[in-house]
Amino acid sequence: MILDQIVQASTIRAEALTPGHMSRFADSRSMAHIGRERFSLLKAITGAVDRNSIIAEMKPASPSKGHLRAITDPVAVSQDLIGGGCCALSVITEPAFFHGSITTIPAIRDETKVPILRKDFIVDKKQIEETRNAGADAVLLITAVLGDQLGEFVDAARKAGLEPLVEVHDRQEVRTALDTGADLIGINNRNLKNLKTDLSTTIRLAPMIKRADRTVIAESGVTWPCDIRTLRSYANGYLIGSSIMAAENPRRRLEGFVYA
Ligand SMILES: O=C(O)c1ccccc1NCC(=O)[C@H](O)[C@H](O)COP(=O)(O)O
Repeated sequence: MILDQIVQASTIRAEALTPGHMSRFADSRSMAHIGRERFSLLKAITGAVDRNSIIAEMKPASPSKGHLRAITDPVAVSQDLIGGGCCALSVITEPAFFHGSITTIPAIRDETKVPILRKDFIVDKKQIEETRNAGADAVLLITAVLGDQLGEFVDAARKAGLEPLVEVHDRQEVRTALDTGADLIGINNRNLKNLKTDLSTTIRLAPMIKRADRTVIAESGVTWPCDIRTLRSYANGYLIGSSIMAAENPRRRLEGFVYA
């Protein structure tokens, strides 16, 4: 299964992380994030009044779609997306399967006045420290990857000053996520076993999360503005990568979602 391969590669990279690696952003301008203004993903999602809350994902490639967009100038791409009205940016940092890089976060940090979510396959607490040092505001934690360790990772993220976005795909994972006390829960519409997306996943699982008074992000498979209209009464925000990245004009595609 592809998820096993991605997690295995992530584990090998995490094992190789040394204190030197984790503080390697110390010389960059972006280390100015220590003591800088923090940007809250939860506030960004729930605070939008005149538009839909879109987390726009910088995603160069993926196992399901292959090449999406070469991100040679990350600052230009991030500024274009912010100009398009996203409330936050998601940066895929996984290198082997998604062609991402952790260095994208410090590269865009100083110019970015919206929350930055680090999107990767976190398996080791050293990666939490690395995420904070890179200058992210939030980190994705995947229930299917962390299982029983999820609560510990939620606590570690918060202790590091990061907001955890906990990803779920079925009812059991929703229960596990709710037990951790996480405020932000992302429903992944993509089945990580076969990579197929189905927006009805959000429709099925969102009521459980809303009943517990938590904030719902619909993740994956949101392709057209009509998808936002379908999910509007279920989700508080939407995480969109492929559709924006593959568009000829990413900013215009994003605006279609923001104002749908
Ligand atoms: O995108 C993939 O092909 C993928 C494959 C295996 C594990 C995870 C995968 N995607 C990670 C994501 O969560 C998405 O990047 C994110 O939700 C945005 O999805 P989309 O808008 O469909 O690109």
